[in-house]
Amino acid sequence: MRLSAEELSGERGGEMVFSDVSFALCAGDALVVSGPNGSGKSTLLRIVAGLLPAAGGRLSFDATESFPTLASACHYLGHQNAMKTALTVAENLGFWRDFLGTPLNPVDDALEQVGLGGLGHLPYAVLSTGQKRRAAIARLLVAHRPVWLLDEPTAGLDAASEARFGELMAAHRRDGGIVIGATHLPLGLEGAGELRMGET
Ligand SMILES: Nc1ncnc2c1ncn2[C@@H]1O[C@H](COP(=O)(O)OP(=O)(O)OP(=O)(O)O)[C@@H](O)[C@H]1O
Repeated sequence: MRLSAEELSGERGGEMVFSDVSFALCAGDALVVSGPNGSGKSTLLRIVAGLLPAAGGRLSFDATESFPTLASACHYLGHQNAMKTALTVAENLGFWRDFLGTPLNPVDDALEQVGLGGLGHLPYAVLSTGQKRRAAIARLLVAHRPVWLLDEPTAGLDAASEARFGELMAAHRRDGGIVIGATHLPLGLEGAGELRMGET
């Protein structure tokens, strides 16, 4: 698997946010995207995920039968957790497992892996901030997508959950996955490439 960007540029509201961003990632690689507030980290992730058009440049991805487009190969974990407050934690994850269409771990197993074992019956709304983030991370585990796009994934996590998530990212890379993480905090991604936004 190979994912690359060549001279990519992104704009928001008609204003150029970044330009000339290039990187190349293979199976098992990780890229840490850093830079000041407003430098375009989220914009870059959203372009890679296919949620925004690029203003210029090219994204290339080795398509497969299971993942014919780059967008179909991506898990996108944004600032928002993308969970319905009225549903239980397990119902939310069950929805995502069906919707994403490439089932991986059963919901209960995914919850165990993020330290939420036994909490699947609770309404998502009653979880603490960190537990909500962990439930959102469990979404990465219920369906297989080779490219994980993570926007401030560890925001709100305690130290133990951060370490557990580090293990999950490492396991995903060992299985041939790619991780791109935008962050102001260290993510513990061993051997990751670095992309600093907002520097001319
Ligand atoms: N919908 C929008 N319309 C107009 N401008 C926008 C829109 N969304 C984002 N922007 C602007 O685009 C720029 C880049 O925003 P982006 O969220 O990508 O930055 P970031 O590096 O992820 O920031 P942070 O570290 O604060 O999360 C900012 O100046 C922001 O105000």
